Amino acid sequence: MDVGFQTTLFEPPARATGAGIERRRLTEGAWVDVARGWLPDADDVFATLVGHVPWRAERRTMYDRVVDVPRLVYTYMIGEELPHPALTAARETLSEHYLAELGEPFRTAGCCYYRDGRDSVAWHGDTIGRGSTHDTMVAIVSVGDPRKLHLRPRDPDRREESFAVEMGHGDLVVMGGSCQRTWEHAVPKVSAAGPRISVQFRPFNVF
Ligand SMILES: O=C(O)CCC(=O)C(=O)O
Ligand SMILES: [Fe+2]
Repeated sequence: MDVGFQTTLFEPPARATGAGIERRRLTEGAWVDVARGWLPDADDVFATLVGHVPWRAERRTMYDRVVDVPRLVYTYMIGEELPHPALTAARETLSEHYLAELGEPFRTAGCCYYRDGRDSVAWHGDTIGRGSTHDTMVAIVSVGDPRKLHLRPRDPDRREESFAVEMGHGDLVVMGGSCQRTWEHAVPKVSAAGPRISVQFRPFNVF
């Protein structure tokens, strides 16, 4: 009998854990948690997301014009199956790890595809729904080329506190506390970058 084969066959798939998550506390009750190389099967997750997510070009009405938002998007709503088991497992792990602090599970998964360095997202907080008035969390898993998540206080007089977190292949970055309403974040354009996909897990009624 080939014992090696048997071992591989019955080994459960690698699973992300709460280990290795480090917190940086920001002003006004905001914080950011980071864990490097956190997501198992990141190569496979990236390939699956590129090929299987029904990507949509986002259009947004600004004043009298409809403009293209430079990235592709798709949001898995509550009850929709995620396209890769590592993402389903990641959401469960995050829900368990943060339950005491968040008081509820992560429910939706917003996906963003930054095709190259020209794709980006402008300064904003995720303030549609409850994030505008209550503490909440947005947990981001990144796959593909690294991009930087820039953060700055909403208060223009405190902009010297601004900083950036690199989001590399398989990395986890969680924004928590008051981060969505007292701080803003952005993924600016860069002169050169390969494709990157971001999966943002959010609780009910946070967008
Ligand atoms: O690309 C990211 O990881 C951040 C995306 C983001 O901030 C958003 O979609 O609200
Ligand atoms: Fe955001």
